[in-house]
Amino acid sequence: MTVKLGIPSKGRLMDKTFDWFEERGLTLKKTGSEREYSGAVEGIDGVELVLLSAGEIPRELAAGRIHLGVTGSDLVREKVPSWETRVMELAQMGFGGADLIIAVPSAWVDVDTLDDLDAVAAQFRKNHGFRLRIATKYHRLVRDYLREHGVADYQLVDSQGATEGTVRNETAEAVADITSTGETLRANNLKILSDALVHSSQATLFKSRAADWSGDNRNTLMALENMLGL
Ligand SMILES: Nc1ncnc2c1ncn2[C@@H]1O[C@H](COP(=O)(O)OP(=O)(O)OP(=O)(O)O)[C@@H](O)[C@H]1O
Ligand SMILES: O=P(O)(O)OC[C@H]1O[C@H](OP(=O)(O)OP(=O)(O)O)[C@H](O)[C@@H]1O
Repeated sequence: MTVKLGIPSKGRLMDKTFDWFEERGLTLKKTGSEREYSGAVEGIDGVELVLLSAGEIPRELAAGRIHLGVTGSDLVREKVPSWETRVMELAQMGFGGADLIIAVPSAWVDVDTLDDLDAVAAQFRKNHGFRLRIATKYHRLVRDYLREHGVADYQLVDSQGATEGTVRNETAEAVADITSTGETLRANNLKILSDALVHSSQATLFKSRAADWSGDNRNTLMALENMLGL
């Protein structure tokens, strides 16, 4: 039996994940050719490396097909219903930081808060005969957040990339997306609502509650937690 550790195979979280483990005495190695998604862990016995896209790691953790996994805290909350019952946060890793926010056109000078958005949304529906559109790929997180804050008169439209462009292209009036430097928002003449920080995300090491932690795997986890100082 081995403990399967899922690590981003590419993208912005991969290199820093390798560095984070290295600093704690564990060397993660991609094996095979550049494009082959297999790997090994040196420094501990009983741990197998599984290379996956950051976006797939939440589902694999929830299903228990991997025991441990590194991905953004936003992706777990978005992709796993009742995520806390399925996975557990073991360590916030201190990189990959980005905020999921709601933004509107900078030209909307009277709209700075969710209350303002709610008022504009009601008026928008009256004027246009359809609900104000918010483009996002974070459907669950945004829907839950807006429900908690009493905003109802809107619709989500799906955007899997270049989300900030939807306002310019007139396929949405507002966006809910990840930002780190804020440059993409500025370049597209959008401003963040002051009380619309939906989630502050960072790379996080998660443990699956559904995976098989019996026998040797339990001991391997204890050894790993020791090495990682958890
Ligand atoms: N501009 C950004 N700055 C910092 N982190 C970001 C930024 N945009 C997204 N992230 C974070 O990076 C993670 C996603 O990483 P990445 O885009 O590499 O993986 P992915 O979703 O699997 O994409 P792909 O499969 O297209 O490579 C998310 O947790 C997200 O919060
Ligand atoms: O605040 P900033 O530093 O400008 O970063 C924000 C941008 O980065 C992410 O996009 P990504 O690069 O993942 O491309 P995407 O549009 O395909 O999602 C995110 O969706 C924003 O568009």
